Amino acid sequence: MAGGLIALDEARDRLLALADPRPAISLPLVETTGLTLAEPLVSLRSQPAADLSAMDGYAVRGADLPGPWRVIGESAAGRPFAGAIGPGEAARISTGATVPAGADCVVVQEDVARDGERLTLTGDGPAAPGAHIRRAGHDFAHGALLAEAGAVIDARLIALAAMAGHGNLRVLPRPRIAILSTGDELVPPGEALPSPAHIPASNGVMLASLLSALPCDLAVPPLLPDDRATIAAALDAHRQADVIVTTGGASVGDHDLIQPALADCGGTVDFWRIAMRPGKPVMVGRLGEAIVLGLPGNPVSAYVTATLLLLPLVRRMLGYPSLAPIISQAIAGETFPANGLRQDFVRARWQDGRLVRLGNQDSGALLALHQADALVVRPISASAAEPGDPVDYIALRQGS
Ligand SMILES: Nc1nc2c(c(=O)[nH]1)N[C@H]1C(S)=C(S)[C@@H](COP(=O)(O)OP(=O)(O)OC[C@H]3O[C@@H](n4cnc5c(N)ncnc54)[C@H](O)[C@@H]3O)O[C@H]1N2
Ligand code: MOO
Repeated sequence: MAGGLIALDEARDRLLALADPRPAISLPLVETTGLTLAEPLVSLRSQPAADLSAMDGYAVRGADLPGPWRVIGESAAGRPFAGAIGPGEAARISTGATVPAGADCVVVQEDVARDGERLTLTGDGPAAPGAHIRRAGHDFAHGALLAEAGAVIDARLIALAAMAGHGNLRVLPRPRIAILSTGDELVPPGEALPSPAHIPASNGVMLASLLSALPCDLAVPPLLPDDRATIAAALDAHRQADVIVTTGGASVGDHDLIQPALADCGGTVDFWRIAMRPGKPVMVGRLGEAIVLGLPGNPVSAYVTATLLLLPLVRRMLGYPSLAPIISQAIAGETFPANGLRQDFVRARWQDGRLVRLGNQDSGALLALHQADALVVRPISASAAEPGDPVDYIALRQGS
């Protein structure tokens, strides 16, 4: 605890501990990208199931080199040659076609000349018996363990599963996430603002964009007014979600209604207020099975807390191995002042390979947030970091 606030690490641990294991489901391969395997992936077949040619050419017996041969048939992909290759015989063969019985190597077509049934060697021919043949089971055998439970499914794993005989995979389901934005001042992005007291609602689209990097099902109902009963009804309507994220109304003002509304519909608060800047008024609670994550309304606070808390929570629900953002080290390019009792996430940019602060550190300043390459992480009660000192940071841009 620091000044009645809980430390971010503890807050994240408590939040992640609320994520109960969810039952696995079976989904068609094309719907599994980004999900994780709920059970080990075991091969239902050997690949390939027979010796196949790796080249277009002729299947022959190595003992018969350097030819000539008599072409007695063809083996095409999916349509194997029914007979066997005897001494002095060859079969036309295409890439991916089954090597006929009796043959033990393939001569590529660039190395031979064909005149009717007669085939003669014009080039080097195969280097050795077995040349240009993919042996049965050379990729994987029937019953082989191909991937462990928990593996994150990507295009490569989907291809492997398909080749191993699977049409569906057992996975942890996509988390269902509801995003509720509250505030009388809010107007949907792009719509006319009735007065200077109104602002475009940026948090909902920001959160949807952040979450689009992960497989989840989003529900984004219309903007909610600062009305306790309306907010309670909206929370209640989404109690089937895995996570209900709210923005705004998390603080102490007369119109900060998330906690009272949550209580009205039978929810409970697990903790409120974290020793971090921006993002202090974060609230975490439950509504039935749903986890309720109340983020501050200030747009930068909402972004930083979503990055540090919401994304790790969704990653935990998905069964990902790594949860928290990666903290790296860089060199300070200017003085970062001594810090107080809240862990500080300073918007910073690269300058000559070092990190410097952006001028506008207000928790509503979206231009400075856009310009930031990194969040410099300043620990609670840290003394000043002088130019040349190491500082921790979280990269906000790819490659930075
Ligand atoms: N007396 C105190 N006042 C405040 C405290 C405090 O401890 N004592 N904490 C401050 C801090 S820190 C923050 S952060 C904010 C958080 O307030 P709320 O979560 O209650 O958010 P609102 O008051 O509803 O809004 C804050 C700010 O953000 C704008 N906003 C809200 N929603 C959106 C949205 N969807 N898109 C864009 N912008 C949004 C809103 O208009 C306000 O300007 O409280 C401080 N106050
Ligand atoms: O700590 Mo509040 O999150 O902006 O400024």
